[in-house]
Amino acid sequence: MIKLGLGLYKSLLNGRNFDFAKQAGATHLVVQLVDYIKGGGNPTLADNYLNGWGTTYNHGKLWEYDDLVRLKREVESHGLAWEAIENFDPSHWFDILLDGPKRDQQMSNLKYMVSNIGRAGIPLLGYYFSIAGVWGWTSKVFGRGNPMTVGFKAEDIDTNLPIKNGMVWNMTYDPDAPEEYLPQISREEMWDRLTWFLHEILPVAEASGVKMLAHPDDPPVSELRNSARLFYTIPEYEKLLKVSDSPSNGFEFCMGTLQEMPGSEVLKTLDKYSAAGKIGYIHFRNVKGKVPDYREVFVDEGDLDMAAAVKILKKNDYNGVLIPDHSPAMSCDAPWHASMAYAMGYMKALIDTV
Ligand SMILES: O=C(O)[C@@H](O)[C@@H](O)[C@H](O)[C@H](O)CO
Repeated sequence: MIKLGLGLYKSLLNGRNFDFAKQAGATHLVVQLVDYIKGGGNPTLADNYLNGWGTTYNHGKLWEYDDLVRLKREVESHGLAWEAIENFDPSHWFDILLDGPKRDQQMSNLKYMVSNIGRAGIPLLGYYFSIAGVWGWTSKVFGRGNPMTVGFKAEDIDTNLPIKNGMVWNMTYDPDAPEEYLPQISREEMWDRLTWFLHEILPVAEASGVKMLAHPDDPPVSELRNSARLFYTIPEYEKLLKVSDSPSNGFEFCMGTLQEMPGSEVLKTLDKYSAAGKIGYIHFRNVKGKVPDYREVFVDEGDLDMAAAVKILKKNDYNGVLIPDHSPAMSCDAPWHASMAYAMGYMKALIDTV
């Protein structure tokens, strides 16, 4: 059975939002434990692409079993199941991404956290293996009813802007790093780093009953800020499965990001990998346009046929979770909540009736 979920940012993890999720029809949560933009509820509304998503202060603060279980019990006390964690904190793995001196120590910390996640009974862990991270969006009024929404237009920004030392994954992990920039990072180097990471983490994930799910590049461009990106087309994304055939190696299937890729056939890909059991959970969102010029829109307003997607998932007996991920901000006092509730109502109706 297809399951409806909601993704919650760290700053939104409280009983009120758990009830909100349940009211909007969710049975499952995808939880982000990274402190994006301090105090802000929704990183998608960052209005200046030059600003990163903030500074992480979680060095050495690993995800402990007791803390995970405490949060899980709270989630469950609101009638929800904790399906997935989305994203590692950059402070936990910056030298794995950057191939730096703390790489091996950070890898043993990730293994420790993955085994805690498994022990706590959280089955899925989404990660995004990227140097520049989610970067390059601009906010604009666009679409039905003039909402503020994000998108990417290559000519609006300087895609070669170098990344400062002490930053990776669009967050600062070392505010005191010397004022220099990261060197160019090639595609071969990125694949080597990802391959090493997967060969290290997957055996632990398998033994712990956790699936590791890779998010595609957002925005899906081949290079950004002097670093190559791994998953910027569907054939490149599919190469993930060639690295390892472990049952713990799979996709965090972001329909929006895949739709943004030039020439992509998202529904065909969804069919293939939902049938193969390789999709852990789905970012069920929609866009208009493709790289080099696209914009995120309401779930029923974009280029992708979302009803056809649900039909495919039903045909393949998909039993994973769909979350809205992002949605344009609705004009009211609670723009994020309204936009999520709208998307989830639409999604629930599709799931119930298709
Ligand atoms: O939830 C969000 O707003 C974003 O952070 C994600 O969609 C992001 O693209 C993925 O988590 C990958 O990091």
